[in-house]
Amino acid sequence: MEKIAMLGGGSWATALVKILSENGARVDWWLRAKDDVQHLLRTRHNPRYLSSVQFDLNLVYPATDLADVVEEADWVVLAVPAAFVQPVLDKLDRDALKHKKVVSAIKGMLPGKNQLVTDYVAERFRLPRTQLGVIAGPCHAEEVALEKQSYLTIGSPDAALAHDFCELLRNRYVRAHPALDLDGIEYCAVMKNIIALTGGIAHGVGYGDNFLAVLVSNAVQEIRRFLQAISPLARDLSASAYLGDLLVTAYSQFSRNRTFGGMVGRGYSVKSAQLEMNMIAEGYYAVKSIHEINRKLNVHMPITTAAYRVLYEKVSPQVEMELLKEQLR
Ligand SMILES: NC(=O)C1=CN([C@@H]2O[C@H](COP(=O)(O)OP(=O)(O)OC[C@H]3O[C@@H](n4cnc5c(N)ncnc54)[C@H](O)[C@@H]3O)[C@@H](O)[C@H]2O)C=CC1
Ligand SMILES: O=C(CO)COP(=O)(O)O
Repeated sequence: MEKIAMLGGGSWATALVKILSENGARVDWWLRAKDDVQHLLRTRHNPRYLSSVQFDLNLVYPATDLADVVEEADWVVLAVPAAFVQPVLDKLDRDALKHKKVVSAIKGMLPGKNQLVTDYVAERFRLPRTQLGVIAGPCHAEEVALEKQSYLTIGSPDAALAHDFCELLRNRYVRAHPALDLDGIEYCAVMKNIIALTGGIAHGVGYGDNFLAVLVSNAVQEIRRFLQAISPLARDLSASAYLGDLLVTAYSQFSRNRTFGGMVGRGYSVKSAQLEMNMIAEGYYAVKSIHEINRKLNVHMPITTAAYRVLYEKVSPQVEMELLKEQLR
């Protein structure tokens, strides 16, 4: 039996525990809050996220001791928001992940460091990239809870790792495919949040579907330019790990980033929009990271720049969308 350590108590971790455990894997599940672990052990439900999902406690072992959770695992899946990766993983010994395969389900970068999660893990735990992977693709946790047909892509430079993790995920409603482009997939997962957030701002200000379609088309070009500058490779951005994820995040009712942007567009301050949502919109932090990385690369990125100016320079969303509309084709 495969042994998986899941790190994170949010919606995506909860959805992944459902998929993996229902396929017969043992999942040691690290959650921060003792109360949530107690609740899970008592009722078999996560009290905070996807609380309709019931877990089989013969396969799912919720706990708060991180080192214990990781110790016996073959696979470690990271599913805390990017801002908490460093504080959480720094609690582990540098050799704790030595012989393990580490898969990041996170669609964000380490704020402050402006580093991809897999780059940070490789550096901190001295792991070769062939021990690393990412879970990508258009897939909202809420639809996993409802068992709606979904597609995931596992990116890793090690084809066998990607293939094996796909096997752990595949079920009646989840299809999973391997891919080799770890960096491109991870960067794209970060950037699509920025685009969805900006789409939300535009919608909040009063722009409609016509504008959003143009914004998303221009976003594909913006993402392509950035990826070519930071990680040049012939890649097909129309694949679902890239374009599919951009589309679902820009259009879905479940998108945290789109919802957050919508609130900002309607006049909420960043703080009040964050407080109103019980969930994390990674795009807010990603805007700053990508904008700062791009100071060196100098790629033409009008959408990211517009989002940066609204979120970090307090330019009015109306004014910024007026400027952005002149730059889209
Ligand atoms: N929700 C989804 O459908 C999907 C989410 N993701 C990604 O998964 C990652 C996790 O996001 P979600 O599960 O959506 O989170 P969420 O927004 O549902 O929940 C917030 C999470 O943050 C955790 N948290 C809050 N303060 C913390 C702290 N100080 N230390 C550690 N954890 C803390 C909470 O325990 C909870 O797990 C993100 O990078 C997100 O982009 C990726 C694909 C789908
Ligand atoms: O990445 C996601 C779906 O594929 C989740 O996006 P949101 O964080 O905007 O909800």
